[in-house]
Amino acid sequence: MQQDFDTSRRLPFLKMHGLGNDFVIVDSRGRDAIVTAELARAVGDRHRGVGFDQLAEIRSSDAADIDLDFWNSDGSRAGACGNATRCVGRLMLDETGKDEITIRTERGILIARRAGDEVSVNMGHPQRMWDEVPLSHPVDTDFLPLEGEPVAVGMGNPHAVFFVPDIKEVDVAGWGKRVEYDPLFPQRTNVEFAEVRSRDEIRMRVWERGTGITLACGSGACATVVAASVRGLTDKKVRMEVDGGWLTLDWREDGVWMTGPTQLVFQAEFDASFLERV
Ligand SMILES: N[C@@H](CCC[C@H](N)C(=O)O)C(=O)O
Repeated sequence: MQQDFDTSRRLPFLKMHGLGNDFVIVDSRGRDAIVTAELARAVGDRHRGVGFDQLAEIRSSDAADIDLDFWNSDGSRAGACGNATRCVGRLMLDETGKDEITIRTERGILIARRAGDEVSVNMGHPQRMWDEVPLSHPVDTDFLPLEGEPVAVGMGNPHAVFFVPDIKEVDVAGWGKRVEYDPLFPQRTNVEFAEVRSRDEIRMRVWERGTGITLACGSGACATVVAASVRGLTDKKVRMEVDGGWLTLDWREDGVWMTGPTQLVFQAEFDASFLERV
C-alpha cells in the first residue's frame, strides 16, 4: 500500500470498514504526518469529502511495525480505535505475509493476528481507576452516579456502558449525546448500551464521541465485555452483536482480545482542488 505522493497534487487513501464502522486510511510512512484537524473534518464530511467514522494515519515506527493515529469526523483525536486497528492490521498482515504484527497507538503497542479470514487485536488492559478513564472526580467506576448507573471503562479512550433490559427501547442518539457531554467526563466519552442475552452473548449499540451513532465500535465492544464481566452478568468471553454484525471478545490475562471481519471498500485519491479547499 505504501506510495510516494506529492500532497500538493493528490492524496491517495483507502476506504475500509469493520462491521460497518467505516474508516479512511492514509499511509504516511516515509514522510511527515499530514493529517490535521481541518483535513480530518473536510474528508470526514459526507458531502464535502467522503465521510468516515474515523480517519487512521499510518506512520513509520521505530518501536513497532507501524505507528497509527486516529481522528474523529469532528476533527478531534481518538486515543484508540479497535476496528480501524483490525482493518490496518489486515493490510499489514497481507503486506508482510506475517501471521502477527505490532502497531503502536497512543494506547501503546498492540498486537494484530490472523484468525482465519478474520483479524484479532489485543486491545490491552482496561483502565478502571477514575482518573485513568478519565473522570472529573473520584467515584465508584462500577456504578457511576448518573441515571442508569453505567460502568466506566478506559480502553485508551473513555467509555460509559449502560445495561438495559431492551435495546430496542433505547434512544441511542438522545441519551448518548447527553452522556457524551456530561461534566463527569472531562474529555467527553463514548457511550454503549448493552442488552445481556446470556452469559456469553450481548447485543450492543453505540454512540461514539466525536462521531455519533455508528454501526460498531471495537474499543466500545471491549469496554462492554469488561463492564458485563465486572458486574457479574457474563463470562469473560462473549459473542457480541452490534448494528453491523458480530464480534468475539475475550478478556484474558494479557488484555482484551477482539476478533472480527474487515473489508476493503475502495481505493481512491483526493486531488489538488480538494486539498486546496481544506
Ligand atoms: N470506532 C472506534 C472507536 C472510536 C473512537 C472514539 N470515537 C473516541 O473518540 O474515542 C473503535 O472501533 O474502537
